[in-house]
Amino acid sequence: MVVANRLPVDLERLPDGTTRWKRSPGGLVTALEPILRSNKGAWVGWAGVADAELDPVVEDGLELYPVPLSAGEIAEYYEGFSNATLWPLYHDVIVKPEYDRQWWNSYVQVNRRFAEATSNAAAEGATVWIQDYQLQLVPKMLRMLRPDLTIGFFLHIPFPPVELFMQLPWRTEIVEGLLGADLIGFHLPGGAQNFLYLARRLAGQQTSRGTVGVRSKLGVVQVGFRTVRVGAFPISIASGVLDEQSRRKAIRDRAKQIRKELGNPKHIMLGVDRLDYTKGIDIRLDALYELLQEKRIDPEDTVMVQLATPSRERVESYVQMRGSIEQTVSRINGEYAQVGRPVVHYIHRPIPRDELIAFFVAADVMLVTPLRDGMNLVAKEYVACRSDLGGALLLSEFTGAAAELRQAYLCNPHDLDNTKDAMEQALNQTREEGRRRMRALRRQVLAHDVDRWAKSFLEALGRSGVAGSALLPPTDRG
Ligand SMILES: O=P(O)(O)OC[C@H]1O[C@H](O[C@H]2O[C@H](CO)[C@@H](O)[C@H](O)[C@H]2O)[C@H](O)[C@@H](O)[C@@H]1O
Ligand SMILES: Cc1cn([C@@H]2O[C@H](COP(=O)(O)OP(=O)(O)O)[C@@H](O)[C@H]2O)c(=O)[nH]c1=O
Repeated sequence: MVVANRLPVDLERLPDGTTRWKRSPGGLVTALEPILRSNKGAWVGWAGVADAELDPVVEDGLELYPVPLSAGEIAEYYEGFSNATLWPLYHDVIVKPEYDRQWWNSYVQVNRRFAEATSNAAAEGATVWIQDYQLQLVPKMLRMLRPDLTIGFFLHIPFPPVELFMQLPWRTEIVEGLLGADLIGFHLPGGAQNFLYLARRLAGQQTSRGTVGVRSKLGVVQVGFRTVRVGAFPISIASGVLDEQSRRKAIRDRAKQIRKELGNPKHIMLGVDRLDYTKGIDIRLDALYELLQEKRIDPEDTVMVQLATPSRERVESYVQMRGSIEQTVSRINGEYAQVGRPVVHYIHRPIPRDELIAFFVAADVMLVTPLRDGMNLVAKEYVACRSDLGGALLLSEFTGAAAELRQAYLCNPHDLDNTKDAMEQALNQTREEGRRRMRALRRQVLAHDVDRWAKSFLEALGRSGVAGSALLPPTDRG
């Protein structure tokens, strides 16, 4: 059973009063939906709209258990504590986190509702996999309700270093909430190490002190008689499926048509993101603007396409960022476009899956420039779609993906000159260099797919669960 803030589908209320389900945004759903589907699992989560009291439903073969949120809870728990407190705090405080006591109360209340809904739905002895920063109190709450369950938790965003985490007024409650799980997973070893340190310092628990590996050398925290394991499990995509889809004739034809619609330029650069300030969309636009000013990019032969899904549109920092990005797009086009030939094509709405794949196939340079990102599945999706060994990936060092995709054109998005140089190199790579890099990237992405991610986490959870618990070896005690 998966428990996540969002169900894999959002309920859409249509103007004629009817409703339908549509895919919900973000990489968490991209990764988990195919796994749960093939395992015939159940999913507990919110339907994406206010005050929807829905019965459990089977949608396209998936068993869904909707958890209702009121309009006030969406404002306080989701937009407030989850996305204006925890999200910026865990993403290097790119914007200032807000600490509001009422938001915290709402976070506790909603986490309790998720724990109760899961407790009611889970079969005796079931394995429950709780997802992400919105639900960090659920492991402890659920364990108190249902000690028979094996409980895993996975964090999809970075886990911050102690210097930042200590800002949080409810830091001890969060660490203790997570320690209700049998296994706590992070994308990278660094997040796991940060957590182990905080479990010692804030919760006063004994922990292992050795270095955590990738899918190996798990850390341990001793909580009374229970042993909690802590590990790094970098998430991935259904790369084989995507590889196959991207080879289809219909997709190849659409990719050619996209090039044509863009005026058959020499270079197409592509960005695909939720419209989020962590993603560095402003940085890639600034880099493009300066390269145009310095005549290092020719507006006659280069276009950039930015596909931006609307996200968290009522959170103030998102409103501000959207305004500033749209201003920069206008400035670039105002100075460098010709009639009927913009330099930047900006689309602010969700893009259907097949269309997205065709864009990946069409793009010469994929721009992935976050200031901080837990993983970034888009980078892996681009690579999976390039069986032709064409294209180049510009990738921020501050993404989880950069730990695995070392043959990308890596850049530091905090350093505009460095980002510009990397963008220019990617645009001007030789065919041989591009093929060499893409071949190595594809080897990594195709070998480490989402099934491997889920299997490695669930196998470790199986060993750590109610039956798998053991006391810490004395040598590992803190
Ligand atoms: O549910 P929303 O508020 O609309 O946000 C969408 C999702 O965004 C985040 O995704 C993260 O998970 C990806 C998969 O592990 C990862 O690649 C990416 O780096 C993360 O940002 C968020 O963590 C999810 O909870 C949201 O559903
Ligand atoms: C813009 C856009 C994106 N997608 C898909 O969404 C996810 C995004 O995952 P990622 O890990 O890169 O980042 P976040 O989880 O959003 O923080 C990826 O699978 C994209 O293909 C989409 O389906 N449609 C869109 O318009």
